Amino acid sequence: MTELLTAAQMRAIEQAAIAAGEVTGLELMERAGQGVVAAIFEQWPELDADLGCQAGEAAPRPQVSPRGISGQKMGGEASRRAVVLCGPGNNGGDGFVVARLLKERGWDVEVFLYGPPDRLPPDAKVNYERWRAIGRVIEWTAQQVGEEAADLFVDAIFGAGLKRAPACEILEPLTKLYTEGKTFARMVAIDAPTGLCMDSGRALCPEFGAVWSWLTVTFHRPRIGHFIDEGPSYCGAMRTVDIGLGGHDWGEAARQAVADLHRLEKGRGMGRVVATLMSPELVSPYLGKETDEHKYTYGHALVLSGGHGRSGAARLAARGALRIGAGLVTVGAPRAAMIENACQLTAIMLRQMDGADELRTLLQDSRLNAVCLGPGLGLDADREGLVLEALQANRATVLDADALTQFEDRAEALFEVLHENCVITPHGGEFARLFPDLAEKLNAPATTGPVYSKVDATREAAKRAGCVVLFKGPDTVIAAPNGLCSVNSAHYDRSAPWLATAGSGDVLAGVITGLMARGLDPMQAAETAAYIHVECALNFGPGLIAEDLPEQIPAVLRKLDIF
Ligand SMILES: NC(=O)C1=CN([C@@H]2O[C@H](COP(=O)(O)OP(=O)(O)OC[C@H]3O[C@@H](n4cnc5c(N)ncnc54)[C@H](OP(=O)(O)O)[C@@H]3O)[C@@H](O)[C@H]2O)[C@@H](O)CC1
Ligand SMILES: Nc1ncnc2c1ncn2[C@@H]1O[C@H](COP(=O)(O)OP(=O)(O)O)[C@@H](O)[C@H]1O
Ligand SMILES: [K+]
Repeated sequence: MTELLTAAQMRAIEQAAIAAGEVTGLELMERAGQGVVAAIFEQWPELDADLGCQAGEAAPRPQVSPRGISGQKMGGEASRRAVVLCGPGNNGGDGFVVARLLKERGWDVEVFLYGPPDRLPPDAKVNYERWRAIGRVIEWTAQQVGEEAADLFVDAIFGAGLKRAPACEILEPLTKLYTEGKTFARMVAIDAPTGLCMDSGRALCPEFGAVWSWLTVTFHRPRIGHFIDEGPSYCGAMRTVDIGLGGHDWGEAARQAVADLHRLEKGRGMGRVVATLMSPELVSPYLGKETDEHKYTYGHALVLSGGHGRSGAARLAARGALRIGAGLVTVGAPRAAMIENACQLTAIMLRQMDGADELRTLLQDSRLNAVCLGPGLGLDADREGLVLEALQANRATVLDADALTQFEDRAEALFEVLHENCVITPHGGEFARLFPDLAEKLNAPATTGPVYSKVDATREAAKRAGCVVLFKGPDTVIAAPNGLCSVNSAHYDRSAPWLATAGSGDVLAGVITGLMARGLDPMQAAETAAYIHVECALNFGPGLIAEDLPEQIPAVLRKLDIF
């Protein structure tokens, strides 16, 4: 399980480890630098050849072709050049360690420092001096930095200590290098790309954003900002390096520091965390079926269909519910949509259901234990009555799409009737309709950190709505009213852009409904469904359309070892 930390939590953990006398800041910095170098060579094995030089003896400088550094010969006898860009804090300190370690491997290393050396914090200062014993440090000028060329650029300017937008003189030359293709070869960010708020994944500089990196190496645990919003785009690839803080109980100090900041998350890792990253271990283990059970053991889901010509979304949801293992699934359709539904449903049952009164009658059957409303439902005046009726019936309920849009400008009326056995699944637009103030905060330009994040917004929304909120996107955030929160990332090695296709959200709503029909609690159903949804897309790959998603569920369940 991976906890996603805030920058403040990470600092608290480091400080507690240092205060406990288990490790010094200097040792952590050395391990961080070593970890970055190891990660560089893992990412780009072609760079990993000892050039046989002694420290202080530079390898020959590479010839930069007009095509840029990427045109140069690599490996074998070629020399390598790194440009290490250091900032005024401990992130810069990590940079000096990396510079020294690369030089010891025979690299030609140029180091720039932003800020005066005498203001460096103590550990960074020690590593500055260690570097100075073997190499020079060039004072930062935008012009000189913007003219560099290298096999490898190292961004050690700002990390966890970034509080405000970096000055143009920092980001402008890096943007220039990027647009000229010089950092296309390799740009590695230490801890975070400079300019990125690690709590929110938002870039603080309105003009230049943050540093576009190909690899970001962070320490101990990833931060929330590495996985949400713009974070993954700026980070490139992510590696998390163990610097010896894990596996230890850093005692009361760390626990207290972290506890002061955030809530207790029962049974999930150490102390209080803000969010967990969805991973196979967090998928519900209760998805298999037992030999001696029958279909009613696995619940009966009801999916409400829209009217004539608008029933496809409900069928997608129903198919998702059935494939994830609900014992029975019924589509409830208005008279006008009966024929089109009847022509296209087989294992899924169909009931005519016109209006709220008929829904009430239908729900007198207590075996119908989960309801899904919204996909293709429409926005006609009587639809609101259906939503309210379903909520009053107190079933496990998933509201998506039109069932949410219906309450635009009157969200309070919805929040009054939502209960703790509900999940709402807004995309960005629907979220803004229900929580306009939170969306405004989330989308407001930000130049000082820590910035209000999608995690903050989703947690606040869940509290306000009184139910689980699954806020969709490539960085789906799921939060419960009690503060539990997870991020289901479709980034990095789980990148699944094919999910941006009409109807994929309908399938997701159906899978959540199916899982709730099977008895999962709303949070676990939402988390499990979001994870499986992305796995289905990854399994299918390019060309995916929504109909393909439910058909991938069996293969995904097998991969998850669920029988
Ligand atoms: N602690 C540990 O044990 C370990 C820490 N590690 C490493 O330390 C990093 C955190 O170090 P850090 O806290 O010193 O913060 P860092 O990101 O270097 O920046 C702070 C400096 O930048 C300045 N500054 C900020 N924003 C600015 C702006 N916009 N424009 C201009 N200046 C700005 C700020 O100045 P101030 O705001 O105080 O004026 C301050 O001088 C972390 O990311 C990891 O890499 C690892 O070695 C593992 C062990
Ligand atoms: N670029 C993307 N990468 C990964 N997942 C995505 C991406 N874009 C959208 N999704 C996912 O696809 C689904 C789209 O849902 P939604 O916007 O409701 O579409 P629809 O209403 O057409 O079903 C959501 O689960 C969302 O998280
Ligand atoms: K950095």
